[in-house]
Amino acid sequence: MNENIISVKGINKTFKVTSRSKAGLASSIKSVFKTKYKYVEALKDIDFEVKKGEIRGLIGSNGAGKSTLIKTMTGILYPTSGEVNVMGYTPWIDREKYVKNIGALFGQKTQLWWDLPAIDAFSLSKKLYNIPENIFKRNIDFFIEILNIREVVTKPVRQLSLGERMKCEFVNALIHEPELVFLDEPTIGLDIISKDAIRKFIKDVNKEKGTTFILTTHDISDIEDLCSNVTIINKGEKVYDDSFDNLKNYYENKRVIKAQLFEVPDPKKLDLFTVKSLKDLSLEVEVDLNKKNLKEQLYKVLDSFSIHDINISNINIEEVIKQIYAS
Ligand SMILES: Nc1ncnc2c1ncn2[C@@H]1O[C@H](COP(=O)(O)OP(=O)(O)OP(=O)(O)O)[C@@H](O)[C@H]1O
Repeated sequence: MNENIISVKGINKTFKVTSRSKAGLASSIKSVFKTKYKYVEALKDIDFEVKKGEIRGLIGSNGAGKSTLIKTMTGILYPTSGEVNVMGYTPWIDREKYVKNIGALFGQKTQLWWDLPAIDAFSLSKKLYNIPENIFKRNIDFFIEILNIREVVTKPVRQLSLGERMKCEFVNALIHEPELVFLDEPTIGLDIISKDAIRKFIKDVNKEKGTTFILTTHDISDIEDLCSNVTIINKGEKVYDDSFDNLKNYYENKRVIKAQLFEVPDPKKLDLFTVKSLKDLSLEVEVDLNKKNLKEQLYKVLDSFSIHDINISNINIEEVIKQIYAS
């Protein structure tokens, strides 16, 4: 019970890339004769475990290494060192057998045929994956029903809205009933109604079929809605790997006192507080409710500085994640 479906141990991935010190034609010509290289460490000693039936969030800023990690787990790339075991397979070695057991959806790319209706692409997948007729029909009916796309699947893909196309992309990625599905930014560019529909769909499939999902996104509300556990990567390193609730606890007990000052504050007075920022006479003081009393801190701020405006706010989750990225 609750066994790991993914077990990644100590993987590193280093890319060798050409490096040019200067821009311009002369530098381009020079680089043809004398190529210089540099190394980009995209993943540094990453351990990553996912249990069967989880919906795991994988987040990080641009260039953090998320896609590189997904690519090693789907077998598109192999790591420089370390081990990857997904459902008993080493993805880049057992690729042919392995890919039949996974699904992948990349929000920025389409897997469908632009001029054909999506239903034709599903039929092609049926042949590709040798899906028996009865299972194919059952799955198509199930997906069409819960995504409400009976008419949508018969129109050429180029005529579909982004939200309608994404729903079809999901069907295509799941039609062969993979145990594990990688979703790379599945809600990118969608309006809130389509986002909700897609999130509900992921939850339904996870519940009904026990499918495991790995989800990368820049939209934290996707994570909040879907994932009990979240892994954060920053500059190739894993910096957080725990429950979303623990991440929430961190910010739920913090408040920020924002004060607009009349004059530059005395540095000695600033030392009395946990100052988050001070810019253009705008001061932000963080209060940890587990350690300090908010009312006392508020009076102390009012006493210490000359203030013409003040308010108290919560720290939002984006802010916490930004702090983790920056640390
Ligand atoms: N094929 C490649 N060759 C060289 N460098 C690469 C290659 N793929 C990724 N990188 C580098 O590895 C680092 C991690 O990139 P990756 O695409 O994994 O980040 P990411 O977290 O998915 O970012 P984003 O959110 O912007 O998609 C970056 O510095 C990137 O430039």
